[in-house]
Amino acid sequence: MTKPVNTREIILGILWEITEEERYSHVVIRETLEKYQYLEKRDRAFISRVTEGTMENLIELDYILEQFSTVKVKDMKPFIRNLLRMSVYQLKYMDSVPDSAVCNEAVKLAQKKGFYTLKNFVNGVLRNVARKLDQVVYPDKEKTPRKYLSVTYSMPEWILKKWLAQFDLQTVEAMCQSMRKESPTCIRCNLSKATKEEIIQSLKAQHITVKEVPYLDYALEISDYNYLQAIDAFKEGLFQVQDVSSMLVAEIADPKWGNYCIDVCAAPGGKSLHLSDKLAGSGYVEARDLTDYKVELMKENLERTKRINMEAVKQDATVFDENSVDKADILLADLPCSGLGVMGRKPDIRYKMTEARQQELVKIQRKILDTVWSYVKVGGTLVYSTCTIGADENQYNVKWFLENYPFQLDSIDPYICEELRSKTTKAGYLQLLPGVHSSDGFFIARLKRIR
Ligand SMILES: C[S@@+](CC[C@H](N)C(=O)[O-])C[C@H]1O[C@@H](n2cnc3c(N)ncnc32)[C@H](O)[C@@H]1O
Repeated sequence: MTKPVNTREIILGILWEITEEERYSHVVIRETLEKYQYLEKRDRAFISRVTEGTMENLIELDYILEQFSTVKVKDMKPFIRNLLRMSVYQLKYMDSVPDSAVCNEAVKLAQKKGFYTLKNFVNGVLRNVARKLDQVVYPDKEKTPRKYLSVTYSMPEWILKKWLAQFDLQTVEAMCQSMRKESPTCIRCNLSKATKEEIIQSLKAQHITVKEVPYLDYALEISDYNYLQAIDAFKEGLFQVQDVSSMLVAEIADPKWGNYCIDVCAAPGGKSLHLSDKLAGSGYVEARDLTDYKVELMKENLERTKRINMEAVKQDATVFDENSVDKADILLADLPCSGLGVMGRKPDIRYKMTEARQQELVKIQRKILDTVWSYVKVGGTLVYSTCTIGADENQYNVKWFLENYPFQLDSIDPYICEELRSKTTKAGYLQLLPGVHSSDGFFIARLKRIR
């Protein structure tokens, strides 16, 4: 007989891996649910909901805890900190769980894990929170807007400080709000393989719900499916999962029949595959990435989509490759970045990224640009993109690049729909903002080599 499991103990295990071992929540949750496949659907749903909810609301939960605890959250033992966080999440957001059960289970778990001396502390804090939750005073939006946004949307203040220096309060709030909503699965039709109508027909035959997506005609949103590998159209390589913002990169690169393309940071291959699809069997796409693992990921995609004009190659973009000089009609530099634009899909990015790490990334981005710029033919195009929001990794990098290398910005208006056109797109770049645009946060600049 299988030993009975304690779902809250499982949740604490997941939270430990995320907060103490720097792992991503979507990965740890997926692995854990795979391990506990035999659990009732209700228990599995409880595990996902409490873990995801605790991570999404971490800053708010800590703010609440600090009002009732004599010990600062950062000074608590990691196990107790996570136990209190997940318990406060249930008290605040889950009416279906009685307060007494939340408190009792937390005390039992503290004891079980050997924190016998802290059981009264856990009990006292949680019973106080349960009694006085509606008396918690939240930061004032007018007087302390940054603190207000940080606690309300659990967004670190360093990120908000940068965003508020660039956008108004309303825009930043819309971004934060949007990042709390579940992001839909967006797919790109491989038009060189099948028409959009054929792909929709195949999806609908499997009772998958399909919706149109703004900005690009061949982008669709899908829902009501179990998993990707069971979808016929996916197995046949007729579509790629890709956000519409990311599709705009190849759209803006606009490859022409026979073009040679190099994607210097390409895995898992979304944009390279898109270029290859647009080239419809002509030209060539060299999709490069750093490790064997990443190259393997691209090869799987290549096999599934049966591409003949694309190859996955291991190549460090910070190491100069003499053979590539003046070779590329199009070079994609979709560089490693802080990922703040995709927090709707990976909520814990906000806690893992720090200002210091972001500055390190800026250095890497510049090092890669400095290494690869000369691979672009004179007259050729370099598309610089990141899935992040903020001037450091985007506009300032473009400005630095233009000051140091023989390139100029090229208007992207001819390649995008009317709805996305603005002063900056005319100048040569686009910053997509979740909550303002119907997409992830993304930055794309089109640069032409002039000598
Ligand atoms: C934003 S992701 C690329 C996403 C990809 N363009 C797509 O559309 O699927 C950045 C990629 O850069 C890769 N990378 C990081 N440092 C690199 C380096 N020095 N050389 C090559 N690739 C690198 C990472 O492995 C990661 O796959």
